[in-house]
Amino acid sequence: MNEERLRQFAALVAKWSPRINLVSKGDLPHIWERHVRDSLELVAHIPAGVTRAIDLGSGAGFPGMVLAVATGIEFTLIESDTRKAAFLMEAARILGAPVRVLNTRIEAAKTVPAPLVTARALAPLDKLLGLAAPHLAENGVCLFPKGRGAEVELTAARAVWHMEAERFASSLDAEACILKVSQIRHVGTSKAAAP
Ligand SMILES: C[S@@+](CC[C@H](N)C(=O)[O-])C[C@H]1O[C@@H](n2cnc3c(N)ncnc32)[C@H](O)[C@@H]1O
Repeated sequence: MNEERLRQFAALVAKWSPRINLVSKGDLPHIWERHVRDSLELVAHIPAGVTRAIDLGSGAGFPGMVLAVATGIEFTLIESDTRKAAFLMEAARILGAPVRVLNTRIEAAKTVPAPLVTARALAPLDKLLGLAAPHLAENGVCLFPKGRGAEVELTAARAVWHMEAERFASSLDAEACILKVSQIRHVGTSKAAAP
């Protein structure tokens, strides 16, 4: 992990945030604890050998930019907000991060499906799987940090999607967890597909 570059990234988020609302005002003094460390929790769950990934709805770069800097995995960050996408491009340039930014909606993004897809605070799981499925390679894995509603989201998603799902406790927050989801198939179809 490259802590110096991650600290540099947190400082960039703090600098740009008052102008373009990257994180809430209350989170400004806690970017490292609430956003960088939270993103780093995913590192332990990334399958060995992954070299390419896609982060959906990246916002200020959590978790995608943090994971790219920490692991060297090449990340495509998809973010529809033009000002946030501009921030992500500039941060990647300054940090020399292995990141490309697509300033578009996830539903319209043209990607080569990746073996790893991440997303934090984007949508409930049933909707999230529909957004992720077109960008996930065969036998790929999704990592989604979730809050206390994870079990309810899983139950709702299982009505629409067949999947393999594991749930890992967060070491930072007793109510949070990480969902590791793979083999996503829309109920009623035999292959991976958006509903
Ligand atoms: C609540 S923020 C979360 C940002 C970041 N992942 C985080 O955890 O801090 C959701 C982000 O997803 C972006 N977003 C929402 N729907 C999107 C879509 N359909 N395509 C691309 N970006 C989207 C929004 O612009 C916003 O920046």
